[in-house]
Amino acid sequence: MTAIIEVSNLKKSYKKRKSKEFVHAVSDISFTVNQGEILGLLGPNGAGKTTTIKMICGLLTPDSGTITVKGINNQEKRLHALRHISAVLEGNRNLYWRLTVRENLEYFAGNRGLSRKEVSKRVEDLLEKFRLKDKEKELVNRLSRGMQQKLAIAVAMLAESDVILLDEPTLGLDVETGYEVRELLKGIVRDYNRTIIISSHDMDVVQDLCERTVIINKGKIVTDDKVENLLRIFDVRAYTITLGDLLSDKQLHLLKEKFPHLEYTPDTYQSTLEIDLAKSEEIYDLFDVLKLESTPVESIDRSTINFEQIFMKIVKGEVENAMAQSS
Ligand SMILES: Nc1ncnc2c1ncn2[C@@H]1O[C@H](COP(=O)(O)OP(=O)(O)OP(=O)(O)O)[C@@H](O)[C@H]1O
Repeated sequence: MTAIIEVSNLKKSYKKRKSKEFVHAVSDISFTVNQGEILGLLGPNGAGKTTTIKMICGLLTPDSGTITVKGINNQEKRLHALRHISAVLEGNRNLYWRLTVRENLEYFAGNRGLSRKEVSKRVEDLLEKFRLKDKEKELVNRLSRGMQQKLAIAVAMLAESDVILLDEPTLGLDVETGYEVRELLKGIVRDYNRTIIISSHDMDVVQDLCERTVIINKGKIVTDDKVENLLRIFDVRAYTITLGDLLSDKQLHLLKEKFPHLEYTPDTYQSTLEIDLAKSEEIYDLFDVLKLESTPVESIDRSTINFEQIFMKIVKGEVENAMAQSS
């Protein structure tokens, strides 16, 4: 695996308005992005994702730390490094709103110093691939959000840069267009060996697209792992236990002491306990507490967990040592 981007000990603070205080938006972040992967950069609102993305694409200067793109330091050789990156940022789609779809593509292709023949070929290919042919004469400001997004990604493709940064690529798109954009992105990586970094709040999109995720919270990395690994680790740990009776206050207290993140849904006939076990042997601790009042266990299931639930657990800090325990 070849690292195409290396982010080391990145820090960035903003001065608060009308105050001497600072917001530490990014506090000490290091990660790598490998050639040909789709990496999800995730985190709750205000975690520091946009700040990180803007530093990678050279729109913000870090307070300290380094970013290299293909081994080139993006502060020392800015233009050289940035030639390998295209970004489609939310609310700033880098398109000319008063030009048509075709004119935008021709303009950006022409900017690359290509011959007329090459420009025409590239534009035709992209119109076809991005299914924008029947909209080629439409002005950008008349296009739907989904069409604009597709065009912005097509324009990013024109630059032929190795890395494409996408901030919320499917936000506000209908299901069909969202699916289309996802398939296009997979195709870009598969057919052109490009590398994509995505920031998104849509965990279904992340689960579908990203091989690996870097999760940031409060300016720090809390997880850097493959989506597949996270799904496996958490699937093994998540259990749903159905009880034939209610728990007593004492039992609940004891269980909460041992499993602070336990979720209890009381019901006279079928109460449920949802619990993450760090080790499967911990189930015996649970049984000991149930035995105190002879609470009948009706079933034990390993719950299926989706990526959204995993993300929430990681961000809420429910999973300290999860990675250590899994390895
Ligand atoms: N220009 C700015 N001036 C002051 N503070 C800022 C500025 N930009 C961002 N911040 C603060 O820095 C922190 C990180 O913001 P950032 O936009 O990077 O987070 P984010 O993870 O992209 O959030 P979101 O998902 O809401 O877009 C937040 O506390 C935010 O309020």
